[in-house]
Amino acid sequence: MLEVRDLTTKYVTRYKEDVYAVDRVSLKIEEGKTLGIAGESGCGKSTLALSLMGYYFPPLHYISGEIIIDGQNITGMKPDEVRKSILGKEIAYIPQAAMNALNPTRKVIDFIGDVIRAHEPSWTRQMILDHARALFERLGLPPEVLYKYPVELSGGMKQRTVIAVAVILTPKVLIADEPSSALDVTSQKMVIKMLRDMMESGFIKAMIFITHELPLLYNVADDIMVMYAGQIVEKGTAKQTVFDPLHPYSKGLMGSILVPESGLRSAKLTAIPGAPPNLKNPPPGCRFADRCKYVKPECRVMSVPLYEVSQGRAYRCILSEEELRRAYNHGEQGKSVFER
Ligand SMILES: Nc1ncnc2c1ncn2[C@@H]1O[C@H](COP(=O)(O)OP(=O)(O)OP(=O)(O)O)[C@@H](O)[C@H]1O
Repeated sequence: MLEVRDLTTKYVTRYKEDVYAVDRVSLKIEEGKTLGIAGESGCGKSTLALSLMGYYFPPLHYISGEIIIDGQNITGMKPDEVRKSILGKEIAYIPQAAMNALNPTRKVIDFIGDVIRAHEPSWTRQMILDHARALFERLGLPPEVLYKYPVELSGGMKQRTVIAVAVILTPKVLIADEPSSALDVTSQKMVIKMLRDMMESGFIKAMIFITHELPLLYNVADDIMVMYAGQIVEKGTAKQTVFDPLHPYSKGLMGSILVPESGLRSAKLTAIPGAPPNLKNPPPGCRFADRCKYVKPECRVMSVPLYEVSQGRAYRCILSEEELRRAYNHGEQGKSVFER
């Protein structure tokens, strides 16, 4: 449904500095699957989302790579063409904190009208209304919401409404960027249920779910990709990435959260010391080297490729699977992996 090959993009700041936020990222999502993207703040998750929609506006610039949505190669399409024929129809994006960005002086139906008219200028108000009502019904939202102002909606309902507006043109792929992070637990569950229902009913064909909340990702995603400093450092099934991480950063990330799953309950909570590198001038070798307990001199000089262990399972480290597993077992018996 979605394939991205070696995508590299950068920001150019107003001081003409390059920020390499997405570096040679490849991914593939089959129909019916949800890909989770995890990683700490600033690792490039949102930039990847923007980049893979092919919608480039300064300061974001395309450098290289290919984007194929449902067999259609959109690489090199002009932004206007992408906006008209791809965004909302083939792929839709729910940006972070979108629910707080709604214009408070307009009703929900007006937002929907804007989206539809951008693609179907000939639609009448009645046609828009009928379409919106039918969609709200299908998504389990009360149609009265269409006539409400954002301020009249609870946080959870506002976010579900934002999702409904994003999918009003029934896109094939949906990218949800931290869709439930700012919500209370009950609203969070309802938002997740709505996204899941859309996937299960085939309304959406594939989803990318971005969050730094790993336990949530484990429950939502089929596969998980871990990003660090603009690069993929690990990918695999949700189970592999959470329960058997290979890359030292993924291992640290999994160790720094509380997961109420058996087997992880007794694990020691750890933190990853240090900070990610500056993406204006990333180091030539492994980007995680400065924070890695297992760093070797060669890690700092040689660029480390993503090593494919098996179909769909890969990690970016010069240590072998056996070496890493041995190191982790040793670490867990004594000190936690990232304790210095
Ligand atoms: N408009 C911009 N101009 C220059 N650099 C930017 C711009 N937006 C983001 N960046 C930089 O690009 C890198 C990736 O940022 P991005 O927002 O994609 O990370 P993220 O993983 O989504 O973080 P968060 O979870 O906090 O949203 C960061 O180093 C960030 O500082």
